[in-house]
Amino acid sequence: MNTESSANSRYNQQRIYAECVRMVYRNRAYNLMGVVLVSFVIIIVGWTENSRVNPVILASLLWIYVAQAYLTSRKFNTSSIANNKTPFWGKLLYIQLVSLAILYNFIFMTLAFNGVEDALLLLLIVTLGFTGGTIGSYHQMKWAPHMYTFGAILPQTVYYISLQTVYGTLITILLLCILGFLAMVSIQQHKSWIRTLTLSFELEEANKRAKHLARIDLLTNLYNRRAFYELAPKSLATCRRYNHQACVVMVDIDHFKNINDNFGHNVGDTVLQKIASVLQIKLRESDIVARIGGEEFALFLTQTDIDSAFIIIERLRQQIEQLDFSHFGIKNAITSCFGIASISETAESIDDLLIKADSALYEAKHLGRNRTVLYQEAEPAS
Ligand SMILES: Nc1nc2c(ncn2[C@@H]2O[C@H](COP(=O)(O)OP(=O)(O)OP(=O)(O)O)[C@@H](O)[C@H]2O)c(=O)[nH]1
Repeated sequence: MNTESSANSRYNQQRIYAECVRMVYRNRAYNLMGVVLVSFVIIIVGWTENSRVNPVILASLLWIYVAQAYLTSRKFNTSSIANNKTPFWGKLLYIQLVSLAILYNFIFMTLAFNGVEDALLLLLIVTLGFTGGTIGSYHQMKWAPHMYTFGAILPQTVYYISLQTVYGTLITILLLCILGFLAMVSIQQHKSWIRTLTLSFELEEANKRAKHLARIDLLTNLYNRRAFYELAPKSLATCRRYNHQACVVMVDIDHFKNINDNFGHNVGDTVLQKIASVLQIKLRESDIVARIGGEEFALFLTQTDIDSAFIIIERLRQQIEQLDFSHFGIKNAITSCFGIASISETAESIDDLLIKADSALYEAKHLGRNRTVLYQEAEPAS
């Protein structure tokens, strides 16, 4: 695996983990409603069976749990998941789940030892119900359901084994079997969730790559014609809205056919790449640089008036002329022509501007090549 792909998979793993934690926090609302429900069961059972401990005090322990869980969920939802604190939130959730399970054990065992006969049966029901619930809503995080189960089962197992009765042993075995089965279900659900998530991330990235490739000229890495026609109208509209100047430039390499014919297509390709990189590097990021035909390039220069455009383009033309291709056997300088058209008051389209820039380019060719020509509107006939 090369460095880039291992960095990508690390990035994806972090993204997957962050998404899992996010889903679990989002699902927690249902779990908290269940906790509130159990707290009322505790009050009703405690009262009707004359518990020696005030059941409201026991129920209020669950309300405190719900309040802190609600507040941490709220805090989580308002803090940025991308701030590298995801592992902290994941661990916090594990701690909360173990605490909830132990709290249930504590509350129901307290009731059981204080006159509520059915409290242990209720504890079993709550343990199984909540284990199922955590698998349903928390399986996105591998250990979350197991954390809850572990916290719930440990005190009960210790209690039933300490009874040293057949009943106690049977209950323990049954509990362990059911929870073991639920743990296996949870592992399967977690695996299939991760598979789905991974596939959806891969699909998203493949889509992004495909979109990128559809807009890029593979030889020069510049935008292609399609991308130019997609981006330039947007830039044009922005310039018009803010009353900015802008220019469209057509570029054509002089006698390029001769380079191909005399030195081969591969050399021709390298010349195109070198010229493309001069255009790309020397212009601003906000400008659009595209290869729109074989040896033709189109530029959209934002916030640039025609005089500045002329200076910038002349500099480019000279830099292209100075490129050294002697190691390919090309002795003479490779030159190029530029036609510049500036946006005007009229609502002309990118096509109109390209036609104007192209006619200036044609003029440059006509005047002997290796030059820059500005498009001039024809004088109206008097
Ligand atoms: N190496 C290479 N050549 C290309 C590519 N695309 C187009 N060409 C060549 O570019 C040449 C363009 O030639 P012409 O349109 O006659 O223009 P020119 O020779 O540059 O002459 P002027 O523009 O009049 O100065 C043709 O020979 C095409 O085969 C490409 O991707 N790679």
